[in-house]
Amino acid sequence: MKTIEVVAAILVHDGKILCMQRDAAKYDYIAYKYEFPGGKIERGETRSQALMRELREEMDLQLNIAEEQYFMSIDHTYPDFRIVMHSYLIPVETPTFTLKEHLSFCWLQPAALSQLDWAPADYPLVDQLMNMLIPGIS
Ligand SMILES: Nc1nc2c([nH]c(=O)n2[C@H]2C[C@H](O)[C@@H](COP(=O)(O)OP(=O)(O)OP(=O)(O)O)O2)c(=O)[nH]1
Repeated sequence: MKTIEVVAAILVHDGKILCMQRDAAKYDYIAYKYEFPGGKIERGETRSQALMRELREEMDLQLNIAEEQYFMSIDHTYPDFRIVMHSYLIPVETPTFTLKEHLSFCWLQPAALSQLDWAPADYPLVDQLMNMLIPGIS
C-alpha cells in the first residue's frame, strides 16, 4: 500500500483553531470532511518548507514556519493508502486568507472541535488539541 507524507498547520488566532472543509474527492471517506490546511511533501522539501508552500498555494497565506513549531505526527491507514501526517502549531496575528481549494472554513475553540466531521486520520490530533492548554489560547 502506498504511503503519503503530509504536513498540516494548526493555525491559532484569538484562542481559536482554523478548520477547513475539504471539497468533493475521489475517496468518499475524506470528501467534505474537515481537516487542517496543508498537503503532501514534495521531493527535496523539508517539512516546514512543504507546509509554507502549501499554505501559500491553497490559501495565499505567507508564514514563516520553524521546526520548533512541530506539534505531533499521525500514522493512519485508509482503505486505499497510508498517511503519515506531521502537524505544526502556529499562532497567526492576522486571520485573513483566501479560500481557494476548500469548500468552507470555521474558527473553533479547542473544546468545540469534536462538533465537526473530521477526516478519520485527524481524530488523535483533535483529541490532543481538545485536551491541552495551548499557549496563547485562554
Ligand atoms: N492537509 C491535510 N490533509 C489531510 C488531513 N487529514 C487527512 O487525512 N489528510 C489527507 C487527505 C489527502 O489524502 C492528503 C493530503 O494531501 P492533499 O491535500 O495534497 O491531497 P489531495 O488529494 O487534496 O490533492 P492531490 O492528490 O490532488 O494533489 O492527506 C489534514 O488534516 N490536512
